[in-house]
Amino acid sequence: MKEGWKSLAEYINIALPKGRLGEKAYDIFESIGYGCPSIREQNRKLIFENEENGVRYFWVKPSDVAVYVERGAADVGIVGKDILLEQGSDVYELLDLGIGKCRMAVAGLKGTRVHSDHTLRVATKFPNIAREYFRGQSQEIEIIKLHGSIEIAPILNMSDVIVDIVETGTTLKENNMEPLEDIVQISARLIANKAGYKFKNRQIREMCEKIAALREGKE
Ligand SMILES: Nc1ncnc2c1ncn2[C@@H]1O[C@H](COP(=O)(O)OP(=O)(O)OP(=O)(O)O)[C@@H](O)[C@H]1O
Ligand SMILES: O=P(O)(O)OC[C@H]1O[C@H](OP(=O)(O)OP(=O)(O)O)[C@H](O)[C@@H]1O
Repeated sequence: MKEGWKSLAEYINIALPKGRLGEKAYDIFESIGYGCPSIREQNRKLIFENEENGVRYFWVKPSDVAVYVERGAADVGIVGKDILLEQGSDVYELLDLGIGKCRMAVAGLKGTRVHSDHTLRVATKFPNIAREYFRGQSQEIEIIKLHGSIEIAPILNMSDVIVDIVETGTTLKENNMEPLEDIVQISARLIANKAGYKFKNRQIREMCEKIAALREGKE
């Protein structure tokens, strides 16, 4: 093996979320020396590796990142806190990366009252977060599970409110809705498989330290 090149067992396997977080997530790894130039090519490949840097990247759906990491198919991954809360993933949360910042909120058509004696119909992609929140408020709810375009539900009177991500508030505003109650602040996290963190402790800690230093340099 060439000097400095890694054996397969030493590879760090990284699950990256496709979509809005993906590029920013990869940029972080590239900035700290874990680049894999072929990943920038526009193609349909899902696995990229750089033998020299000892890294292998997988592009997966954002909501699947924690599954790959929990099962050890990936050693580390980048995932929104919303997904971790919703899935209750059994992984180590190593760093808040300060990207993908938004909040989880209850929202509805302007003037909607959240609390009443009636069962509140809640449309959401995040049933566990919604249930937990309204349990804490002693508000009876019925969950309507959707996978996107959640804001439509109250407009069509299919739900009374939604529980969804709000960033700029534009989607709510343009659909005549408003945030009613904030539930939790969200940002992207670096997570690690629990066993992998033990076996590849030196490499993963080194990676964390470099990311933390990068973040400090930017603040
Ligand atoms: N409008 C937003 N602004 C900032 N961050 C967001 C926003 N929407 C989602 N996020 C964050 O980015 C992560 C990925 O969101 P994205 O929209 O790319 O995936 P998705 O389509 O929800 O995922 P999936 O296809 O797996 O359901 C979310 O888990 C959340 O943490
Ligand atoms: O406050 P804003 O800046 O408008 O962002 C919030 C919107 O972003 C997300 O939707 P996404 O674009 O992921 O589409 P989706 O409907 O498929 O979830 C989220 O579900 C909101 O609809």
